[in-house]
Amino acid sequence: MSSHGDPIPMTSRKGGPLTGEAHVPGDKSISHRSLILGALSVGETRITGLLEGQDVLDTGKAMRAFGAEVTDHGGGEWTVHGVGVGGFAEPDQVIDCGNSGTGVRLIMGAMATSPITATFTGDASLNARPMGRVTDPLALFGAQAFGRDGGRLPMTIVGASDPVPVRYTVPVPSAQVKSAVLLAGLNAPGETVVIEKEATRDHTERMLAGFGAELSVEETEEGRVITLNGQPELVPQTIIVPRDPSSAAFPVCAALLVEGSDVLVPNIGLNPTRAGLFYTLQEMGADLTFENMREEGGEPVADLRARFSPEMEGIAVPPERAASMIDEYPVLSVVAAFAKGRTEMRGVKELRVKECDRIDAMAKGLRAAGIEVEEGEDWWVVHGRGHGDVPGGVTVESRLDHRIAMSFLVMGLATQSPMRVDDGGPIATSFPIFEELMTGLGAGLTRSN
Ligand SMILES: O=C(O)C1=C[C@@H](OP(=O)(O)O)[C@@H](O)[C@H](O)C1
Ligand SMILES: C=C(OP(=O)(O)O)C(=O)O
Repeated sequence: MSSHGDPIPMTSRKGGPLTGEAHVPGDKSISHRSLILGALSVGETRITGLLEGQDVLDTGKAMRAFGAEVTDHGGGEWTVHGVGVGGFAEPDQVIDCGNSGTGVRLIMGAMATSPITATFTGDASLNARPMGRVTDPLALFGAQAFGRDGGRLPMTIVGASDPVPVRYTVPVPSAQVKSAVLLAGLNAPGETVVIEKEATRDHTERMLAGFGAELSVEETEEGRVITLNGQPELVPQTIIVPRDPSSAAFPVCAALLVEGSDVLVPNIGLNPTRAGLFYTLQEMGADLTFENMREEGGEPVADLRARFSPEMEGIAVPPERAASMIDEYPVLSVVAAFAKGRTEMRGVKELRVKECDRIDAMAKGLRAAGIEVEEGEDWWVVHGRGHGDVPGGVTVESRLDHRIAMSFLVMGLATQSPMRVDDGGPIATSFPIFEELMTGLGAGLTRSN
């Protein structure tokens, strides 16, 4: 069931080629951070191209509850009048972050070093996800957490009234944990140091520097060492949010799988901490090219061109690439089903604690659709059957997980029989125009009550 309304069953089926341009929405990670850092600045931040998915809208609502003025001017233009570092007010309502792990974890970090108390909740998916990974480091600053069932939402955070800076090595590869600690460090005096053994998406570091924080990043034998000087005055920014590579993954993969397709996905950020899927697809033999490579706002950007690729082969995805494509494994496993041979995905334990257990959800659906899948705690292998030979013809559960829903809908565009998902509602959390965009390319996607 979708927590945002009645379930929306959806069906996808084989049809003609996908052609044209796919203008995907703004980056989800950068959209959350734009609102939060805007709220922590003094003055007006202007944002163009904000993702208006439910996850980000919930973060905007939360920033209002903490005292910032967040205004939607229409067409992806937003402004945030911030209250400054340490300026958050105590909310007089429960903060509902909906389906968003990024939203709740970053906001907990941002409020944990102010002398205020806030209670957080979410939908059934978010309330089942682990929060101890964030509250453990926040306790070192002096914040207290009172959660359900050993660290789940609903949870109350009592912010530290006299925060101390911390030095923290992130125990799991997680940009959300790293970001929560850095955001908490903003209102602690002195230097907060965060060490990550594996590099994860670096938007928080880049954006904090852009907003005027004093921050350094050093590559050492211990890993990436990020040092932040506390209590800066953040300076409001004008932000143009780049388009989301994680959303681009869906039209790109669909074009590779559907006979005769040729799709251009313009203006996609290829930050190396995000672009792992595209290199993996190229290694599998996909006809995927980066056109018009350029730099925008200090980040590499390209137009992605994806064409039907019937001869792809399975590969062993390098585990050290996992963080740079963590949200893309579900749709990669779909591509792998249509490639020849084994696609091995290792070092991906984090997939088990996303909106659902993504290895379990994909493995069950793929098996039902005629694909052999092996799995262990932190790995899985998909045995591809090659183009034209994937049966499909089943209904799968999307488990309140947008990426599971979109992945199986992409799959159904190339299976012998249609694929149906029980609820496409969660897609609106990250890619509200998915249905319109895909049908605009020619995809056979319908709501199927
Ligand atoms: O920091 C972020 O914006 C995100 C980090 C990742 O989560 P983890 O930090 O849990 O790996 C990713 O899965 C999520 O979609 C967005
Ligand atoms: C894991 C995801 O998001 P979040 O953790 O923010 O819920 C995702 O978008 O795939």
